[in-house]
Amino acid sequence: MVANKLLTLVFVREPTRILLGLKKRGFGMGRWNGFGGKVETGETIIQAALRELQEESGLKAKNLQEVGLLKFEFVGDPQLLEVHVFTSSEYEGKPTESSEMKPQWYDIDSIPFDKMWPDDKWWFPLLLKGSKFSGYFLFEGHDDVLNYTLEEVDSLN
Ligand SMILES: Nc1[nH]c(=O)nc2c1ncn2[C@H]1C[C@H](O)[C@@H](COP(=O)(O)OP(=O)(O)OP(=O)(O)O)O1
Ligand SMILES: [Mg+2]
Ligand SMILES: [Mg+2]
Repeated sequence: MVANKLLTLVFVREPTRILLGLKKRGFGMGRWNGFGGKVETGETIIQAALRELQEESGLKAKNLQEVGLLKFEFVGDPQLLEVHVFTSSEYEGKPTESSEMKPQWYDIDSIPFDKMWPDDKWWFPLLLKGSKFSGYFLFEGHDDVLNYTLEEVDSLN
């Protein structure tokens, strides 16, 4: 048994646009995504979500809501990634480039799915319409999804 690796992912959104960041280093480098990272020892998942958003974008989320739970398995790796996805429609601060992320607003009609993780095109529509969702994706390498499950849920617990 290998414990899941806990990660956070936060999307700041307004009625017609959403803030993405181009990841400049590390896991997922070169892809547009929300802001987030590893949950550290002694920290709750929500604390990690707030901290990672602030570190990577300069923003303070004011009404963080957990909207999704995504599990990722990679062929040949026993460790599952467990990504807790949040949105926040209210925030303080101005998006600021960090060593990890270059932030940019995207109109919700022009999300750059071809430059994002391949799973995003399946669950993003649920996030955008305000649903909660739960999914599992089996990857081979970082580009190919061999199979997946995805469902809308009433509650994440
Ligand atoms: N398949 C996938 N689809 C997706 O949309 N986001 C994914 C994903 N797999 C991982 N992520 C996200 C979760 C998390 O926000 C990020 C990975 O964490 P990071 O490498 O950014 O961790 P940290 O920000 O803690 O980095 P360090 O400070 O360098 O350790 O990528
Ligand atoms: Mg990160
Ligand atoms: Mg981190």
